[in-house]
Amino acid sequence: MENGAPTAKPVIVAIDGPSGTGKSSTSRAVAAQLGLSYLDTGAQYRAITWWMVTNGIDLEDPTAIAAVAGKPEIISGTDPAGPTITVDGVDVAGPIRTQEVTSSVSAVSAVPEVRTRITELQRSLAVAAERGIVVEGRDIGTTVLPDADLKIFLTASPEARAARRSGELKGADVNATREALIKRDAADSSRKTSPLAKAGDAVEVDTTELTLAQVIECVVTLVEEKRAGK
Ligand SMILES: Nc1ncnc2c1ncn2[C@@H]1O[C@H](COP(=O)(O)OP(=O)(O)O)[C@@H](O)[C@H]1O
Ligand SMILES: Nc1ccn([C@@H]2O[C@H](COP(=O)(O)OP(=O)(O)O)[C@@H](O)[C@H]2O)c(=O)n1
Repeated sequence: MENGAPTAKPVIVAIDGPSGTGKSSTSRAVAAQLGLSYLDTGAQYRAITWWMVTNGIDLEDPTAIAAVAGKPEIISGTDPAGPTITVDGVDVAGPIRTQEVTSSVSAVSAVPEVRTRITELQRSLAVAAERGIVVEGRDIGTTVLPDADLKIFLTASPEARAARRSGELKGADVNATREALIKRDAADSSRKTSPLAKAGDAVEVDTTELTLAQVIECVVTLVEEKRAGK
């Protein structure tokens, strides 16, 4: 060890939960505050879905999806100050947020060959993060990084989640947003391979009545307690 200074062990934080619970905003802010890397795994599933849609793959045919799951090269930049995502060198940060991708992503992400591929990418990024990483998604604590130092499962009422989402999609109808969100949660929770689920050792945080700042503070405190060995 140089100068005898202790080197902090990289810390791995897994944040899971359904749509609109605050995973992305919380994870990014916590990573920035603690000097860690940040990975939005939903963006990776959206990116592979975008590629399937763009290349005219039949999304109702899991065999067709599986056959090409290894084709697109997906690269995630993990700096919380400016996370990036490219597919075959194309910046897809905008296109992966379209309604078309959002409504197709659950079908693509349910295909085991897609999950194996994306899970490998996620694990290699976690290992490469020198100071540690905050990884957010649906199956991080249960499947991708089961040995994470800290696992958080965020929840919130469907009403709060729909209000947050329709606030983002300016002018979107809250009821339609709520129905679409419940449908996607159900698909993500009921798939056979690595469904959306709370790990047995995850800390559950209900964010319905909390501000984003309160959630961030809560998670930062939990990470610091872990690091201090409490
Ligand atoms: N506790 C909170 N209170 C109010 N708004 C929130 C809260 N957490 C997140 N938001 C807002 O809700 C929206 C969805 O948050 P996001 O982090 O994208 O959720 P997720 O990644 O779980 O889908 C964003 O506009 C975000 O600013
Ligand atoms: N670890 C993950 C992350 C996302 N996903 C899939 O990717 C979709 C989009 O994830 P997201 O995090 O961008 O979703 P939102 O936060 O926009 O609701 C989810 O609905 C899941 O189908 C997954 O299967 N596993």
